[in-house]
Amino acid sequence: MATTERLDRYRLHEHDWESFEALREWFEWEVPDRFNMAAYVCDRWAEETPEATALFVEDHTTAGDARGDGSGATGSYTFAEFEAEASRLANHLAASGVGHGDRVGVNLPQKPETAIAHVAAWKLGAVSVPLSTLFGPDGVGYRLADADATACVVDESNADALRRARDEYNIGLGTVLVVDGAPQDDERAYADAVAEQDADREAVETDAEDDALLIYTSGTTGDPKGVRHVHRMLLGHLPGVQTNANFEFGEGSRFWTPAEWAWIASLFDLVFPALYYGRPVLAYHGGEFDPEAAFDLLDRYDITMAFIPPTALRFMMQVDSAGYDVDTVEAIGSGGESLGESVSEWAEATFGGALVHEGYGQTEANVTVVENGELAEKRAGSMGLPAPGHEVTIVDPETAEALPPGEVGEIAVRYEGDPVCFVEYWNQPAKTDAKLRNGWLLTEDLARMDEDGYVYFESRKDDVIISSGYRIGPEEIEESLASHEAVADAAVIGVPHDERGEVPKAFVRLADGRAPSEGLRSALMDHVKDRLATYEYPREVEFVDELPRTSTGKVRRQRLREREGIAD
Ligand SMILES: Nc1ncnc2c1ncn2[C@@H]1O[C@H](COP(=O)(O)OP(=O)(O)OP(=O)(O)O)[C@@H](O)[C@H]1O
Repeated sequence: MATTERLDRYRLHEHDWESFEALREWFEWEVPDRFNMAAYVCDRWAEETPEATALFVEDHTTAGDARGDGSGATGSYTFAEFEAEASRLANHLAASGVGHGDRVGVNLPQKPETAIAHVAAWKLGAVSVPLSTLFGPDGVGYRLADADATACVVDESNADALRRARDEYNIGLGTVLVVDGAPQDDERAYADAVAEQDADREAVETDAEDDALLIYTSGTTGDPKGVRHVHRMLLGHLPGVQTNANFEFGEGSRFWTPAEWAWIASLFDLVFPALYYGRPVLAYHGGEFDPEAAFDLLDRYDITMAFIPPTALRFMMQVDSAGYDVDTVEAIGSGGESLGESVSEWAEATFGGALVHEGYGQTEANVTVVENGELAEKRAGSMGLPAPGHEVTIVDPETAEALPPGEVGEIAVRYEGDPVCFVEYWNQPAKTDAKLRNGWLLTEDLARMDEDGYVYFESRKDDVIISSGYRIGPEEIEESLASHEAVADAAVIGVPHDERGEVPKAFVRLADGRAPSEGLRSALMDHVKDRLATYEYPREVEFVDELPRTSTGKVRRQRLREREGIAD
């Protein structure tokens, strides 16, 4: 097996931490020359704790029911079973010609095969390419063609989209395996393909700098970019994830996220860190996000740590949770967009005693700013402090020079020696050059930092609204609107205005049972005016049935600008 050293610096849960500062001072990176993620999240546990559970599985879709008794299929995989299945798939892929550095698409929902497919690719030294099942033919086609993938594992729910993508895009896929569905043409059924293989294949020795993951940005601001990550990136996540999760990775811990296993935050803030520590993760496949089901799962599986994005928490706020016992939940991590005080307060009250922590990151450099309410006070409006091991500062967006505390500028991460940072954008050297300047990875997000290092998110560089010379972040207005009882969801953009240059315009989805009216429109404007600066209230409010969001739940303000005819 590829060597697996103990790497003590990442076992943060074995310590009693007194302060965030002490932890930050103590922590230093420990990246071995040879490091293969598959050896650490799978193979080692198959040897050390083969009977421990790696995955709990619950599937409520048609495919799940077909395997079960009509009430959905449930089951689990021990680490020994997880490893055996990953070995079988790796053997099939190897027999089909997949080798070191080749790209393997993973277009699956939350199913055991998703984690298995990533691990199988890494065992071979190949590169996994996570793909959302919400992508249609263009989403899948664009990414697989761009990645020049040689194989893809797809779920029956997305097999048709992949078929159309193969017709319409120039994708040289030699191998397509269909999970839980009928294969067509040159495709094969996943189950048949793995059944005929040996359950024995060790992870190859890889360099920590070898490619492991080609993951696409959410595409919130334009065409998604392929982000090249190498094996060390998992280690780069661990201190931030551990801190955010309040070190809840000890024995008895159980993990779940409702976020699709195609996004960096679900895969590397939860799934693979949990498996790195030999702890089980729930793979729940139930179709669209259902807030009641979320409470039910937290209750039935005695989940101790969950990563729940703000959008999902906002949906959970709308249901009555009184009948669910969620006392096992010790920590909730959230992020990907601003969490907001009202959601955070609600979550802390609902999950009595649980710590709710916002984290900040992006596909290129994830979990670099974190909260930990036990080690450092939370500060209103802040996402927390630079995570252990990461140097984060605010720079002038023009010069990439550091700015003094209190000034708004661009969040920057020192990338040299930081294992969480990406290598480059795939086939986009000009974009990489613009992203890495003066030793800093520029996040394209605006924020300020106080004297003590707390980071306060303002907005994405592209979303900032300039009204009468004031710079306004849409998130603050959205948060203010969301705190009104009639509002379920809100998004804000800047629209042109003769005198002021731009003014904020809000798109509002009302809570169930509330109807649009002129009275409500002005009540919402007054609500924001009361709470924020007068120049910040939305001069226009449009009621909508739905807001455009990415597959990761982020609001696509660019789409709203397009609708208004003001996109760049
Ligand atoms: N806690 C947070 N608060 C506010 N925004 C956040 C937070 N965490 C992440 N974000 C936002 O999400 C972004 C990272 O998202 P991701 O890497 O998934 O792709 P994207 O930036 O949405 O896509 P694209 O680059 O294609 O537009 C961050 O740069 C930031 O704008």
